[in-house]
Amino acid sequence: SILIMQYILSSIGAHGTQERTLIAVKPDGVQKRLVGEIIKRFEQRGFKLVGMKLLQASEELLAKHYHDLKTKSFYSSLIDYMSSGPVVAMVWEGSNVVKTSRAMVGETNPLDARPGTIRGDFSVDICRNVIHASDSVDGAQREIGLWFQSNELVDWESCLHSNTYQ
Ligand SMILES: Nc1ncnc2c1ncn2[C@@H]1O[C@H](COP(=O)(O)OP(=O)(O)OP(=O)(O)O)[C@@H](O)[C@H]1O
Ligand SMILES: Nc1nc2c(ncn2[C@@H]2O[C@H](COP(=O)(O)OP(=O)(O)O)[C@@H](O)[C@H]2O)c(=O)[nH]1
Ligand SMILES: [Mg+2]
Repeated sequence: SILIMQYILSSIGAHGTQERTLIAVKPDGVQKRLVGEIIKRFEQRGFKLVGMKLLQASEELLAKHYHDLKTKSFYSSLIDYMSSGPVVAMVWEGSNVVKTSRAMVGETNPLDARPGTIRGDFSVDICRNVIHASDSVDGAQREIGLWFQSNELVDWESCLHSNTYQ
């Protein structure tokens, strides 16, 4: 019955039921030319890209984004790091995309991140850990609202109109 439900929802094009997450390639990831590799991993996993831009993040945006870390000792170095160069911000959509992308990204400290994860394959330093991924569905909604205007997000459907690519 879950399958029937999914079929009905997909056939009426119920985009609102699909989870979305904010992924950002951090300045070190852009420097290391990892943007294509990261996009490739999310595409191959079957997620759908619905928003993307390259930008130099303002301190104001980063302060909102990392609001929860304001009292941490590393906060100012984190803001310096995140504003040290351009970031590629993306919104990816799909079933369980928030949790799955955290698994694809790996542990915060790259030394704890398993090989096969993005951090585990491309970083060794927690201060240069390549990528950001929202850590909850609510957090993702908040972060997407900070980084994107709603008219920058594109709803599109594969022409086969099925779960072929999911
Ligand atoms: N102990 C630390 N020393 C230095 N930098 C850290 C440390 N902990 C976290 N950071 C930096 O701050 C970021 C935010 O920490 P957080 O705990 O939110 O990790 P995360 O959720 O894995 O990362 P992100 O929010 O960027 O996806 C980390 O990605 C990392 O760049
Ligand atoms: N220097 C430093 N940076 C940290 C530390 N913890 C987190 N960060 C950075 O802050 C980012 C955001 O932290 P958090 O949201 O907790 O982890 P994430 O979601 O895995 O990125 C991390 O990705 C790191 O870049 C820390 O202990 N020291
Ligand atoms: Mg985090």
